[in-house]
Amino acid sequence: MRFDRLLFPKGEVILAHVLQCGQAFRWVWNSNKNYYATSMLLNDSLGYKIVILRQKDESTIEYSIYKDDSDKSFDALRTCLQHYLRLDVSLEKLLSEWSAVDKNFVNKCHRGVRVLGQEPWETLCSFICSSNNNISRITKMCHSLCGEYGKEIGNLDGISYYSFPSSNDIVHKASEEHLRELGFGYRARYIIGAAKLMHQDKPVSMSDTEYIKSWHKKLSKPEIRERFLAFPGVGPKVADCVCLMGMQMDDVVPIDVHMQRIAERDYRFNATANKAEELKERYKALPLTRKSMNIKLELAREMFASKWGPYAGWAQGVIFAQEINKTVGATTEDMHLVKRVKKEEEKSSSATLEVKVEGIEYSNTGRPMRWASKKVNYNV
Ligand SMILES: Nc1nc2[nH]c(O)nc2c(=O)[nH]1
Repeated sequence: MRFDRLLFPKGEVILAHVLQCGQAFRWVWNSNKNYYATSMLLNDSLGYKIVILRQKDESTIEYSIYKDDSDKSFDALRTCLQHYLRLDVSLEKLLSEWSAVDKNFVNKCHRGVRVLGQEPWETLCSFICSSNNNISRITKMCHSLCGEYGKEIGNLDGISYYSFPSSNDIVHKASEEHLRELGFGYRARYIIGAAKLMHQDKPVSMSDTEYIKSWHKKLSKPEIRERFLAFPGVGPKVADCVCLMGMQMDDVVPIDVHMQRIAERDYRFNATANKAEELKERYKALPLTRKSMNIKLELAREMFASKWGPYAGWAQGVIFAQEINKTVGATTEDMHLVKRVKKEEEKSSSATLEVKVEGIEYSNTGRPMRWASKKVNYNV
């Protein structure tokens, strides 16, 4: 099997950190063979392939394609990975810039966590699933979407890999009832609604991702955010995650109750109510933004954005990854949706799910230290 190498400055990418920090939900870790695999769309002519990644050392990743050793596919994958891992951005440089203005970044180890450049349609669906949820269950939902409505790409080491379903696939193959049977709960309605809206808005000649990316040409950043807010199941936090990870809007800082807690605890941030009118005035032309806005969270968002600058979303990613390390399987709460969904959550029965978490543990320098295997209980 052919493996090519991606080289980068030491510590820029640590797969165990970046693929398991609640941004991407379809990577499968093979603990026996020490690799990550997923299906990835290389380009329109090559389609989806099973892609394998393994970390060789702190400055090298090896990549391969299942059952395809052609130069054409390897060239396409290299281009995809450079974009996916955003290798154009120097994390080291950003960390030193943030350290200069923010003592929370000083003398701390934040290696290898970067914002991924993901497909916007997949990011939108994944983060609709993420509301009020934990990483393990979001992962399960994303795999279910692919397994039920995507196309099978192949089977590697006993695991089948599928394409991520398009809005067309979901509209024609899925139903709210079936999604509920698969464990999506109230999110079933949102996924169906989002697929319908996308399918109806998008020109037939364009893929979901091409269509969403085309917004960059005609809309401002706040208008793009407003477009995402029109999808069912999307509040400000989810919209911001999609803008950041699916649209490369690097300055966008997703805020939820966890980030709000960090703002108060580590930044002594205290929102002042008298800014409410000013914010409402600013978003006059963006009715969904205005309606869904939580003033306290919006002010925290602004505080972080002005402190961290043009890559503020990346700084949030580092802080967020650290926070979920403290609480494995953190939930995402989108305040806008919480009240609406609480009632439905109450209706569904509660149970405890035991999940075995496996992976390499990394030392402070990013070196793989030992195998980790622990059982974690989630309340579901
Ligand atoms: N970098 C971030 N990743 C996330 N995952 C998730 O569910 N929420 C976030 C987030 O706010 N930032």
